[in-house]
Amino acid sequence: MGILLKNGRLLDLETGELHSRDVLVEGDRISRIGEDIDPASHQVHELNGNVIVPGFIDMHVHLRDPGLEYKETIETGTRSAAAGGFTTIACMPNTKPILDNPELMRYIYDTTNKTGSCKVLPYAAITRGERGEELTDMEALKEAGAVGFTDDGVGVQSGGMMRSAMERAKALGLPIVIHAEDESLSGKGCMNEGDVSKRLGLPGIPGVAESVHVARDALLAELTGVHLHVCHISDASAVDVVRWAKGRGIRITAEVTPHHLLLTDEGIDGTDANWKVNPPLRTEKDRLACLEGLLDGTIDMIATDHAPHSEEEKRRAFQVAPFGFVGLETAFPLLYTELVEKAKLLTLQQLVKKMATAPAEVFNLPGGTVAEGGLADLVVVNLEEERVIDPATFASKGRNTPFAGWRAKGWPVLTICDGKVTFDRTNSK
Ligand SMILES: NC(=O)N[C@@H](CC(=O)O)C(=O)O
Ligand SMILES: [Zn+2]
Repeated sequence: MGILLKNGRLLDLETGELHSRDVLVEGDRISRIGEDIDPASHQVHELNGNVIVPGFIDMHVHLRDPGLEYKETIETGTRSAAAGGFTTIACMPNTKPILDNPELMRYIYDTTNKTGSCKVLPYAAITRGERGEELTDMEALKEAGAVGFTDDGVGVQSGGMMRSAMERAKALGLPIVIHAEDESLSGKGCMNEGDVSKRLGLPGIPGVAESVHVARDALLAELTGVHLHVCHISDASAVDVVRWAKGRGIRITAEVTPHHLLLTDEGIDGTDANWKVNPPLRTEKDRLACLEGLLDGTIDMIATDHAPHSEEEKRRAFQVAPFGFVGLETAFPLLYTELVEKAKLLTLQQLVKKMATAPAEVFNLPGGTVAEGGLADLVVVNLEEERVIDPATFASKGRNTPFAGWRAKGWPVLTICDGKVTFDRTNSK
């Protein structure tokens, strides 16, 4: 018995056209795509013309597990991912303890096997405890399943340390993934440095705190030949540096978050820490530079930087509350509504490529397409269904989003990962 998706519209990633199709899933594969597949004894999901696209892949998620389970667990975080249409996510090592040894890589894989609703690929830390002082055992971490190295949450302050890390990652064939932040420039800043921070009297984080690290690491990537991936790019000059580096033939890729594509620091009033994130929301000029970079291929993919915190933590004063937004459950509807439907800056095809195909290609992962014989990682979205974003309904433990109350269309109705239903709002029989 297979899973039969009846009367869907399959997005053709080559042409952008939608074709009326049935899709049959058997085992972990798509065994058939056809115009009228016999229901036979299959479990049938009536899709009513909803759109079938490849499962989304998010290369930047904070699962908070182990050690910070009051914010999120592998179980709740992957359920949130499945509800958002994601079938693969990469988790960040800034947990407690930091994911800096092979046992913790195995903990992530084992716990995902037991309680997960999507695939989880762990990143390992570059330095022990993310303290920036000594490198982790990168060989052993690769052996235990690390997909790349990052000290996300903090920047690696020493260029010499970064160079050594890159040399070893290059020898192992794994990427270095950077949280670009020069702490001598970001200091105690809690929002973007600019007109708004001055008006509010809050300490700012200048855009150059990000771009000087992107420039340093791009040049070190040229020297070492490693694949450098830039996390959550937010600043116009950082986008320019990545464009310049790509033009020079440096192996560099970049991601941008939904919030940096949709929001600016103008939304911050200094009272609500649900607007506090790192890197900070920047200016309209930066937002437009991120959009332009996404469109011209400078920025390869979209990643949510899903960063759950407790309500108590986010009720603290703006200056002392932790940085971060949840994002898994709202990423697709927000981007579809704002950039595809309203602004018409992206097509559905382009958005899906940035959320599924590109991460698969850049990180050499299975998935990213829907094809006969291919892996059954897919999501069905209802492009007409409109809902108001209500954090109380999230599968994530985190409620911290600045998008509460926004209207959005394009909600996932069915997610299938490795041939298994991981999220379902259809009436299956
Ligand atoms: N993005 C954030 O604002 N916060 C992240 C850390 C990070 O991704 O830098 C977190 O772990 O909370
Ligand atoms: Zn980060």
